[in-house]
Amino acid sequence: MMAKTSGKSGGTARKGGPARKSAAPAARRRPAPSGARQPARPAAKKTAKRAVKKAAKKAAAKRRHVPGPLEALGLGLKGLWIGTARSTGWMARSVGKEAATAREIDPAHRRDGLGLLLVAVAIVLACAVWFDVAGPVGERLAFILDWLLGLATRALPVLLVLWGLRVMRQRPPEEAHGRALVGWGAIWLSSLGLLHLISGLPSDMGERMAAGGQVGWVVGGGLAAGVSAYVAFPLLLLLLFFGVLVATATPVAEIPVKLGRLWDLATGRVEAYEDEDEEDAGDRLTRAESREAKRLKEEEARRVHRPTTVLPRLAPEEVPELNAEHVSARDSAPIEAPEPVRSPPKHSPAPKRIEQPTLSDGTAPVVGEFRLPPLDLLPTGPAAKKRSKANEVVIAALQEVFAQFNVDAAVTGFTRGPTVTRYEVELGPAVKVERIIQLSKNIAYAVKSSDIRIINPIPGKSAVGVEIPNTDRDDVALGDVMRSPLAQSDHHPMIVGLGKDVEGGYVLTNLTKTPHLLVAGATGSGKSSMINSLLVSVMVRATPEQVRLLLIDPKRVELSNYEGIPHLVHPIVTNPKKASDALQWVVKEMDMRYEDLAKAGVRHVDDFNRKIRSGELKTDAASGRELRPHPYLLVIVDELADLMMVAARDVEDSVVRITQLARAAGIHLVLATQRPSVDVVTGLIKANVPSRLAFSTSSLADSRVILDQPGAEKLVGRGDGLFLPMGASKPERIQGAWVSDEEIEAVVEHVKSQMDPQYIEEVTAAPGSTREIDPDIGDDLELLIQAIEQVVTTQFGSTSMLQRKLRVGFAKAGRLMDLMETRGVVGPSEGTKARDVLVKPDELDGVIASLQA
Ligand SMILES: Nc1ncnc2c1ncn2[C@@H]1O[C@H](COP(=O)(O)OP(=O)(O)OP(=O)(O)O)[C@@H](O)[C@H]1O
Repeated sequence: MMAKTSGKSGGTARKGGPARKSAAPAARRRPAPSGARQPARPAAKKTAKRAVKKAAKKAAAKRRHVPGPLEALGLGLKGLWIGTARSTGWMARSVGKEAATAREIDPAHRRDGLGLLLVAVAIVLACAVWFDVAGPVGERLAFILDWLLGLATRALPVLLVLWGLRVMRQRPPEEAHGRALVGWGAIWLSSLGLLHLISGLPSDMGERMAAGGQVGWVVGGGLAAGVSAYVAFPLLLLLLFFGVLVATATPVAEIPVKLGRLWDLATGRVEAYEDEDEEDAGDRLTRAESREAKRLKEEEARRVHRPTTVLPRLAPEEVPELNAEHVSARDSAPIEAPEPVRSPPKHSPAPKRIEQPTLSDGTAPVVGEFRLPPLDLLPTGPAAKKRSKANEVVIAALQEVFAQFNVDAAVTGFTRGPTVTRYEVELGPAVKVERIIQLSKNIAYAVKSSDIRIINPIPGKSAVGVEIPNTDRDDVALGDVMRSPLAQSDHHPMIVGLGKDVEGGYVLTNLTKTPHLLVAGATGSGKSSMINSLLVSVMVRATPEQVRLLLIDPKRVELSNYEGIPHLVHPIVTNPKKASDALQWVVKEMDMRYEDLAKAGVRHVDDFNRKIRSGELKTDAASGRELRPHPYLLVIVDELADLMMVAARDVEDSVVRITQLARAAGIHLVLATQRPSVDVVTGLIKANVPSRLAFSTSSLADSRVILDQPGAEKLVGRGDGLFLPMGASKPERIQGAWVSDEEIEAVVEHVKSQMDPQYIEEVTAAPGSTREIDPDIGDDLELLIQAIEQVVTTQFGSTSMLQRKLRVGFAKAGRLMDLMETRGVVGPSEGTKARDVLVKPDELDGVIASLQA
């Protein structure tokens, strides 16, 4: 039976069912002897498979289970719930996506939207509470507001419109929200409470609606119930005062300053505050507030308004110290377009009367009265912008970069110059300045300009300066520079207008203090414009008796406008060879002036002139020559490279000699070049020309040649320059003044119409050309010079070559060769061999000059 059952169960077990249960435990319970173990494993596997199949069948049966009605309802509800949840989720996600897209809308549009919404609400409210024409919705709204706020509801439309306009005008900064909430909250609560008190603590609902509403009742009534109306009234007034202070971001200490400013604005003494939103300033610059409040007080005490545009609520800053060495005239206020004025540096006194100077040849170039050109020949330029939309955009970009890179730094103000704006960045505690420098490329990327400069620190301030070119730059008119009060108050004839600095202050320099200036920059960078500004400055300030000019223009076109002006000592020199002669004449002039100074026992031409004017000196005792004051001599070379190509050694020698000694003799050089390479601006020239004015250069190397430091390669051209006056360690960024061709023409006409120039022929006469020619040369000077040129340039001392090249006979060629031998150009004859050439090509000019001498 057992066997049968077992056999049966064994048969059933194959089909599954309960038999599997017994089979598996049987296998576990009675482990087979080791020999029988192997067959037992497949049996266990089969059993496990069967169990899995059974479970799967059970699950399938469960799925096929038909629910009852209640169960179906539950299931339906569950499905509905899940469906709703899913679709709600989907909708929320879609709305979220849309909202995210909305957030991507330009913040300005979002602000406009919000502002317009506020205006729209104001219109509805005005119709409801003022005119009662807003329909049932408006009526209901007006009722609720009256109930809540009472009489104050009448003011709501106006406040909403003002709020809307403000939102549209500029982005309310995040920090301002809390302040506005507290400030305006206090104003409203106190006002409503006061209304309730003033209306006699009404108990009737209708009366309250005509007073401070329910809110007024709670605040005013509550307070009066607690401390009596007599105490409640001043308390509420205090709360109102506090609210106004908070809403307008005015600490009590600043009230006198703000009132003073209001007074200034009201009386028209200051225009500069007009574009500064005091309130916003506080919003944006909360970190700088306390410091700025202090500055405000200091500024009030000084009553000096600086030219800087500051971000709202940034107070005017310290007026920077001027470099008394080079800037003898520099300020920030043109006569017609008043701007804040800097304290004037010391300057030279105005000459009491016009000198009657003379050059070394003894000519008295000017007779009679000479009227300087009126300054209105130089028109006023467009008014400088103090701030513009472009500045706002850059500030936002900078803040964004700091936020993105988690740098605790903030733009706390800016000073807008004509070409660039210097943004002041203050760092949080323990933030390294290097972080800002490291970010310079990201800043450049964010503001879309590669020409940014980081200045650390801004002189006199604990702030890093980031100079970023303005996308909306202003030109600087020379007329404005020359009309500035300081230019007007200093009558020195050698003061010239350079332009404007980054703070918008005018920059002028006295060329006698420079005392020699190198102007360099790539083509189109603004050198010629600067030379024009210098020349026009001289023409409008100095008579030919005070300043004489020697203009060297190898490019022939740059200075041609000035041909024929009475200040010139010679027609504009365009031939590079003659230019070299002219420089040698300057050396000679300088030597003769030195002799005069020595004889007069003075060390500077100004002292010499003073003695002559005072009658202390009249004639040169040795020669009996009548002495006259020496005018300043300004030598301008517009393209030094062209001169250096022709006669590098001579030019360099002359320049070095002039620059070393000429200051005391009243002779000053301005050398301009578009090739500031070391072969043009040699070490010797650099060492002797101490002031530099660099315009945009094409490479860092060029910048180093001019300024001995990088910077000029980051300039943006069109007159954007770096001025490094003698003795200064850091160059100052300026925008060069611009003077148009018409203005130049007008000034030139004015001076030309009064006087003809009195030229000095000697200037370009080769030194000594007036002297006797050596008798052995006789009429062959021309030919000899040609022969020397041939031999030296080819470095080949052959007589037959001379015969061929100069088309002369054998005898003449031999004679020329002998003449050359006696003057050390070639060595002695060595039979049929060519002679040694003893002169190098770069010595050629000197040899020819000595021959002529
Ligand atoms: N100070 C300035 N203000 C406004 N624009 C300027 C100024 N300086 C130069 N520019 C503009 O740049 C142009 C080139 O200037 P400029 O002729 O002075 O350059 P440059 O350096 O002398 O060039 P080059 O060496 O080729 O003569 C001018 O025609 C003018 O449009």
